[in-house]
Amino acid sequence: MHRSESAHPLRPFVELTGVSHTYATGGTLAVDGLDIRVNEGEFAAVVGPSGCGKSTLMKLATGLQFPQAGAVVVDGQEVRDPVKIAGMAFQAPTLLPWRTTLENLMLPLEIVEPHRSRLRRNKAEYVAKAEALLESVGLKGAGSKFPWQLSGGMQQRASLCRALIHEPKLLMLDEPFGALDAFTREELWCVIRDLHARMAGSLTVILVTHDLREAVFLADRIFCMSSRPGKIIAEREVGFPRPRDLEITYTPEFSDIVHDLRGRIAHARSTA
Ligand SMILES: Nc1ncnc2c1ncn2[C@@H]1O[C@H](COP(=O)(O)OP(=O)(O)OP(=O)(O)O)[C@@H](O)[C@H]1O
Repeated sequence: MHRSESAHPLRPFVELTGVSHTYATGGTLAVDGLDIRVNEGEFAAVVGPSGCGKSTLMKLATGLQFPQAGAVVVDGQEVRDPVKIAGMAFQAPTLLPWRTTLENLMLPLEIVEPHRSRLRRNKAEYVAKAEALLESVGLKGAGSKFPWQLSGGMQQRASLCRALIHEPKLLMLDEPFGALDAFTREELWCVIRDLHARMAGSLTVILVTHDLREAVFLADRIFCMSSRPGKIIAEREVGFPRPRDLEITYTPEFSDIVHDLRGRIAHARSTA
C-alpha cells in the first residue's frame, strides 16, 4: 500500500518553521525563512543547487547547529541538543580504521542510552543484532574485517548499518552514495529502499542528494531548495507505488519528474 493511502493519519515528524541560520565563522547566511515538514515514516529527499544549505538543514534538524530565528521540532520536541533518535550517514563512510566492521557498528551503542547501560550485560544479543544487520545489506561475515579491507560500497553499507544499529526513528543521509560508481549506487538504493520498507512506517528518512534519479526512485516527497540562502521553493510528491523496482527509472513518468526537478534547480541557479 502506498503511504498516502495508509489508514493512519500523517503525523509531522521533522518540522522547521521560518528557520534562519548564519554561521559564526565567516558570517555566511546559509538558510533563511526555511520551512519544511516531513511526516512520520516518510522518505523525503532534499535537492538543490550546490552550496544552497542542504547540509545546514540536516545539521539544524539533528541539533548539531541551532538557528538564530525560527523553530526546529523533531518528534514533537523542540530541538535543543543533538537529536539522539537520529542515525546519520555521510558521503565519506567515516569508519574508524583501527576497529573491525562489527566494532564500528557497535560504536553508537557505546554512546546512546538505553543501549549504553545495557551493552555490557547484553553483548551477545547486540552482536547478533549487528550481524543480522550486516547480513541484511549483503555483508554476511564481514564483521571481523577492518574497514580498509572492504570496498567503498561495502564501507558505505557498513556505515548504513552503523546509522541504524540503535534503532533510530530518524535516518539522515547526506549524499551517502555520492562517491560510488553508478552500479554500486543503484545497488545501495535498493538496500536503503528495503531497510526503509522493513521498518514499516516507523523510520522517517531525509536524504540530501545531488542525484535527481536517486531522489525520485527513493522518496515519497521531494523538496527543492533555492540558491543560498536556502529555502524550499518547491515540494513534489512521488506517487509511484511501493515496492519500487529499478525498472521504473526507465519509464517516461520517471523521466518527467527528473526533468521537472532539473528545470527547477537550473532556474534556482540562474536567479541566484
Ligand atoms: N561549519 C561551517 N562554518 C561556516 N560556514 C559554513 C559551515 N558549513 C557550511 N558553511 C557555509 O554555509 C553555506 C551552505 O553550506 P551547506 O554545506 O549547507 O550547503 P550544501 O547545499 O550542503 O552544499 P553542497 O551541495 O555543495 O554539498 C556554504 O556557503 C558554506 O560555505
